[in-house]
Amino acid sequence: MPETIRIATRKSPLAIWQAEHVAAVLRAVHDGLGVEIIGMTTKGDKILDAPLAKVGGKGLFVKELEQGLLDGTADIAVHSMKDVPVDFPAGLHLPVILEREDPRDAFVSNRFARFDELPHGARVGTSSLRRQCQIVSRRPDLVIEPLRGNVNTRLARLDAGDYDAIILAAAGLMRLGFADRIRARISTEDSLPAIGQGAIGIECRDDDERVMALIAPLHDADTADRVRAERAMNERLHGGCQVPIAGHAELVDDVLHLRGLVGTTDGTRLLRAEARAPRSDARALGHGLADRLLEQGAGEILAALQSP
Ligand SMILES: NCc1[nH]cc(CCC(=O)O)c1CC(=O)O
Repeated sequence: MPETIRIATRKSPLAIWQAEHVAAVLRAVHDGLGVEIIGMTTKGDKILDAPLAKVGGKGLFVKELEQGLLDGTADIAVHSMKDVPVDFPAGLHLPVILEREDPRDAFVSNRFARFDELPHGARVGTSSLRRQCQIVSRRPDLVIEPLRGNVNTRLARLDAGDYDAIILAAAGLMRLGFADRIRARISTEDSLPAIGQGAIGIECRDDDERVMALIAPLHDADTADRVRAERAMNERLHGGCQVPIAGHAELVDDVLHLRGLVGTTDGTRLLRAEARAPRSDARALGHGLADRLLEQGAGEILAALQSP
């Protein structure tokens, strides 16, 4: 009987693209492998009228996929690493991370070519507290307005005239064939990316040797070490994905360089830290960086967000 693997994914166009990408690479490395894609709806996909920061809870975009793995409906789940909580349910793990796409945020507008061109009071669409705090710290005059929904929905709202500009991950736009909508890639100095941004991960049951062997060739060790350092920082900060935390690691000659940021949503306080360590110390690097942010008061900023 020919071997098969079943992939659980969300049904947004970006998630489907990512699942199909993994399917294509799996078929390319394993001759004759049967691959089936199973679309699932998550809580995060259903609640579209409220900012995610208010909906609360971690893993809004992954829980249903994980349930599918645990009950045997699917063999692997393909995720944007940005949306994956630090902790996994018992019985599951995430052994494979694919090579990272451009991790930067992108400036998208039909009227302006760059942030600096936005006039006083311009409306910028984003529901990311991380993007919001970095934007308003530089440009307190800009008006941040909520913008949720999948990438296609967000572009449609920009085109309808609801915003002067919107900010999206460059990776999602490129994957969906919207690279031409990117007016400028925002430097990581101006907008430190989200932890895991631009990387795709594959989760599976932690005792499933057959599946682990099938997906192992897709792993990119450089990306994985970078994302490990970033996620360790989040682990120590107890941050979910809906908090004003940014973290980004780069790798040069086997040395990881990690930068982290925690901010208030009004941009009046931005705490920053950076540190380097050999790639073998990725987790310790992330924990140490989080400790430096906590010493500066990150705990108080994050606690203030939690209270209603
Ligand atoms: N929060 C949704 C989400 N999750 C991953 C991406 C982009 C792709 C990636 O980072 O790999 C996006 C859209 C966006 O932020 O523009």
